[in-house]
Amino acid sequence: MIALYRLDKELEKGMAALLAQSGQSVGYFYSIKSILDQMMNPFIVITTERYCEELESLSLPVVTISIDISDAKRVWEKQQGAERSGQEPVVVCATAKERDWLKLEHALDHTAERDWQFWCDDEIHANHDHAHRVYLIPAWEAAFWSGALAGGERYIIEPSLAMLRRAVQQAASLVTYTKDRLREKHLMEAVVNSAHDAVIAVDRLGNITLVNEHAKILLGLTGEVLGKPIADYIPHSDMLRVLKTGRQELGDVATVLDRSIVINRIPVIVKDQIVGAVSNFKEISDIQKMEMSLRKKLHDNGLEARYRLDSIIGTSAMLVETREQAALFAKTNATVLITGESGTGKELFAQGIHLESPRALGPFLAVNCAALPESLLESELFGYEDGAFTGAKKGGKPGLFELAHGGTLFLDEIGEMPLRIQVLLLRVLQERRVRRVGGERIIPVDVRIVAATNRDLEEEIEKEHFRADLYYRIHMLNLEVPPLRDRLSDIPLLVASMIQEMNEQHEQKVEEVDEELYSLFQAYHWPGNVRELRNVVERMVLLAKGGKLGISDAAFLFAKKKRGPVHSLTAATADRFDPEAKRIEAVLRQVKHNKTLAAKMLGMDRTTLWRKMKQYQIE
Ligand SMILES: Nc1ncnc2c1ncn2[C@@H]1O[C@H](COP(=O)(O)OP(=O)(O)OP(=O)(O)O)[C@@H](O)[C@H]1O
Repeated sequence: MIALYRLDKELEKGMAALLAQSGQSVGYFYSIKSILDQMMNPFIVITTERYCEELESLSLPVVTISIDISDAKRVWEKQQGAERSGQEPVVVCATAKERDWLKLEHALDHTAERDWQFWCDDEIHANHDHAHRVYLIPAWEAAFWSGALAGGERYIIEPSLAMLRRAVQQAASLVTYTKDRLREKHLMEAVVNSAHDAVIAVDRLGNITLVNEHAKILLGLTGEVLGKPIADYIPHSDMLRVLKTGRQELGDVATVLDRSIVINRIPVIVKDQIVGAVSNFKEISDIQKMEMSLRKKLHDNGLEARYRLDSIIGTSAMLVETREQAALFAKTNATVLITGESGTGKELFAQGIHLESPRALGPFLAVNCAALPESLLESELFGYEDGAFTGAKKGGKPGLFELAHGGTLFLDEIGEMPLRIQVLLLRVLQERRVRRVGGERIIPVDVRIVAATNRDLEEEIEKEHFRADLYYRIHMLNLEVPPLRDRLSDIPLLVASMIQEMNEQHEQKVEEVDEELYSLFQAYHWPGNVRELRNVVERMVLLAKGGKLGISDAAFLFAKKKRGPVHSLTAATADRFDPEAKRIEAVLRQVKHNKTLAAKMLGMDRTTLWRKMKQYQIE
């Protein structure tokens, strides 16, 4: 809107007509209050020189209507012929500024008569002799001076059409300019508000020029803060120092409203002048969360911990005890060494410990130390810098220690780790920092190590395959996962859950299990532990007929056994489920394998016992 402010009626009418013609919307205002009540954006004011000053406090764009010297000359020359009085005129000006400006225009005009006077309020009031003087008065000032200049000869300077047009044009281009600025401002606000960082900016005097919602929340700012001194809200604000020094301050840490935040302060310098400063800041907890998710994403082979301790199946006393111990270990930050035969579920326990620990929200990464050649394992664990070796990825690559920062790194099959890497690992565990391969930087890491092995590490130390110092470092908490043959009572639950999983995976419908199958399974010694059981169940589900698993479906298990080494008392063949076989086994166990005694108790001679043991594959 273009606001006409305190114009005299004639001038107001003329301006309104011209503005309407140029398609501008017009409003009429006679007090600052009415402007404040109705101000909108854009808002351009047209007024005369006298009222300019009172609008200054509103910081609005103002177009001023003022006479120019040629308007005055035109009036004077028109009067001169008829009424020449021998006196030079006094041009009445609204303000000292207008007076000085007109004086200058007059001085620059070589054709002008020299003795013209230019008076504003001061001169007019200081001079009491108004009679016999000739006054040239702008039309819109005439009413104002009607009393004070009584006695003098007065000629009115009418505004020229060119001057009015100029004012309209100026106001119209200010409307366009303001609209463009507004658009930019809205865009800027949208950008700044969409930033994840809190942003606040000040001008060179330390007044707030921009602030986003994030910053308002973090700093606890309410109400309109734009234009207000930052020191009103943040006493001793460091932004004021940046305005003085012109030096940026990055990564400063401070506590604001009980929150730890990281702050960057940057001076805004235009043509070597400090014109303001911008500060962006963030809660440290946000940075940590982002860092964690970034580290997770960066690791393309990332492994999410899925198994909670309570989802590890089993109700046997041994498993329950192992689970409880794992839960206890999880609460500490110490390195845990999980031992146990292959396939017992060591990795599940590692995941469970992570998820039960205070690091549960952090990453869980795993590496199998036996699966990678030495140099690859080294760069996988510690990362490498750009150009560390031929084929190294540009920009380098963070290692698992960096990626697992704030979380857990599972080192599976640690017993297979080459001795040289063991030295490096020990150093990381002691110093809690890593140096990438080919790099100089020392990177602090906060990683909990859970290691696993199915080897007897003490034996490995004796054979000098494993470092004793590393062993003592990782052995602080030892979780022994029992083999399946020591917790045979877990088999029915495990089988039920595996059948369900395999049914879904292979779109099968196995719903029943022959009780005898459980007895068969419980008689087997499971050298491959739960992994082997899983494979057996999977194969049976795939080949199942009629939705039921029976003892005959497990025939392949015995066939397989015949090829492999046979485990002592529990060697499995279909025959072994013959009641006689069971009886022989039980007696042999009872007499601690004294075959003469066993034969006696069974009522057969030693040769028959020997033959039957062979038949039933009993050792
Ligand atoms: N208690 C359990 N409940 C459910 N599934 C289990 C359980 N224990 C082991 N498994 C399953 O058995 C398989 C082997 O487990 P895992 O890989 O954790 O064993 P491991 O001891 O780490 O073996 P390795 O020493 O060979 O690395 C996995 O498929 C796992 O899901």
